[in-house]
Amino acid sequence: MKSENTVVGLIGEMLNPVSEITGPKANAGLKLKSENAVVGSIGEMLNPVSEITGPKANAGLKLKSENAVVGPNANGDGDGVRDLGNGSSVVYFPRFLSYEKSWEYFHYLDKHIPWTRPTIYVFGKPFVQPRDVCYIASKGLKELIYSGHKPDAHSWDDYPPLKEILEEVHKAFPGSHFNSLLINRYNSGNDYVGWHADDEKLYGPNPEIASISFGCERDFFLKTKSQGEVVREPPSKRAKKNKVEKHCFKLKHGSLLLMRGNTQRDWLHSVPKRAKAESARINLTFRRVMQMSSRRLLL
Ligand SMILES: O=C(O)CCC(=O)C(=O)O
Ligand SMILES: [Fe+2]
Repeated sequence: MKSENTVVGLIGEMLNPVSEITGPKANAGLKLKSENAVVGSIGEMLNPVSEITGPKANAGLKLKSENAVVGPNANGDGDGVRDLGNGSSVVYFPRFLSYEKSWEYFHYLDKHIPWTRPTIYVFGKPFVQPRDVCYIASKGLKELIYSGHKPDAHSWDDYPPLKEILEEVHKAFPGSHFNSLLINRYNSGNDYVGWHADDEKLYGPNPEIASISFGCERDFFLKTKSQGEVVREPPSKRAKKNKVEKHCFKLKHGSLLLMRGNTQRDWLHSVPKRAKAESARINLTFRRVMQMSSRRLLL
């Protein structure tokens, strides 16, 4: 996770990514200070969370999937869009997949995914990622490299349930074309992902990230990037940069959360440690790697 001028820790901790993807400025200005946390090495800060804004979604947004348990009648529990302002928004469906099916997926993934807990390098220092991970990607995509680590890209074909879930996500968001997936397993409340934005260049300028959760409910926080972190626009255009805004979602078993618009440009997200989270959680983040031609983005 980094942007052209900012290094905020890819996928929670990955700074220092690799030239092709990240460009030469990746290591500039490494310690970023926000009002509540020092974002920087590793993005592993367990920042105090305050002034979390409550749910105010409920835009009655309908999903198009036949199999997914979604839509305005599925529950009254915050379905819909949360507008973050300035072109950023989050769509949340607490019950995207049924309870039973979600446990089936959980157990399948827990058992069959070739989990790794790689050592990455932050400021040249080795650091073990604080959760298990796995990367799935369509063939022929640009490689994902972060913090001196290049995850093996596994094939969708080896994990039919993942293709099934991908299909549900595509049905839910017509026109979406996710082609890669980062899977996280948080074995306990000690596992976490620090503040970061999924803003690598290979995802294009306004990446949409679809996140599905199974198992233990965990808090998912969003906060605005503070001064110095959002640098692509003149001060007059930045969203209230001096006031850190926060949002929280309790990501339920079977839920879907989509980040879209300017969310990766203007906001950071995290899943902090939680002493009370005793069981495991598996999270899927679907992404689209843009295929670049010499002159234009291939869609
Ligand atoms: O576990 C989650 O809900 C978020 C994971 C995440 O942000 C990531 O993989 O980039
Ligand atoms: Fe992320």
